[in-house]
Amino acid sequence: MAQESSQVAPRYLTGDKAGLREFLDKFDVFLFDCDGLSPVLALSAFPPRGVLWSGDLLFPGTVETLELLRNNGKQVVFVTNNSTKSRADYRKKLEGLGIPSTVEEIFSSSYSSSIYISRILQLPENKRKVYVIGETGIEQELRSENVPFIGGTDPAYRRDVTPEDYKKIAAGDESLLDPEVGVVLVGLDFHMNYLKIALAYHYIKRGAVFLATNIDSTLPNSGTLFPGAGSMSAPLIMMLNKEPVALGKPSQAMMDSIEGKFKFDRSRACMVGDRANTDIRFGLEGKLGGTLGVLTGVASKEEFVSGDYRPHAYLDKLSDLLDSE
Ligand SMILES: O=C(O)[C@H](O)[C@H](O)COP(=O)(O)O
Ligand SMILES: [Mg+2]
Repeated sequence: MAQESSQVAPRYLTGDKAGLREFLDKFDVFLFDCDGLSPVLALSAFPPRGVLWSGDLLFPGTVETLELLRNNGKQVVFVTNNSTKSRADYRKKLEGLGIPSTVEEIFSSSYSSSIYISRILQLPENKRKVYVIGETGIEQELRSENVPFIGGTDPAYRRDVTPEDYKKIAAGDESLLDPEVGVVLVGLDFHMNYLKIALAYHYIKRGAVFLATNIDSTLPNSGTLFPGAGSMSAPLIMMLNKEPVALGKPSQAMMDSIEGKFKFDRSRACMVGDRANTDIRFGLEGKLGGTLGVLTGVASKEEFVSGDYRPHAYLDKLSDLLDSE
């Protein structure tokens, strides 16, 4: 909600050594958004987008900035809405980019959704299966919580709808509609199709809980935007006239689990991100002491300065924090 936003103009900290120092001193914990996907042409016509990296391109100064924070005793947590990866995948990615991290420091929307399903939802014994729209990250995290699932990357769902399918779905045929499905979980799916939407719709109509890993409308890639996870649940929202419970930023269910795990003082924590309506909103509605926007990602300066979700401060790029030294 816009009224949750900081109505004060955010402080521009690039090049402001004293301001940077003062800002950093206020916090013990930094929650970092990370992503930005493959900048195929990043160095030419399309600028890379992200916070720490864009695709396989690590932004200069990222490692040093994280090191600076750690050397000053700050706890670092990586919080990503990208459900296509698991925490283990993310750790590998961070390691590959030269960023030291542990799986424990990573919070992904795939993980957040899995713990919500296994530890919060009270599903009847015969309705414990999850129908997944999404990629391997979700599957890995569901497995780690021992949650049974169908769909996901199963090639059987990557096909056109046949005339028989319509009849079988209408008749509730168990070869297409598994009676044990009690949850539909929708994340970013690079193989989205009509069959997957139809099955998800019918599971929810039959009583399954409607969940989304996250509701980002778009996904940054190659310096521009592509359909995001929210665009996967959009057709279902339209069909059902019903919103899913979303488990990624800005959902406070995710903030509560992060706080539960790291036991931090919210007033001494700062969310760093590039998107106003997920990252910054997440920090504002979570009543964190600070939010820091970076201009290397989705949001423009105008959005940070006068949009609905304004960070407390913003920088041209993350590594500007190095000027605090
Ligand atoms: O559509 C999506 O899933 C998101 O755009 C994307 O994955 C965001 O990831 P984040 O910036 O939170 O790391
Ligand atoms: Mg981002």
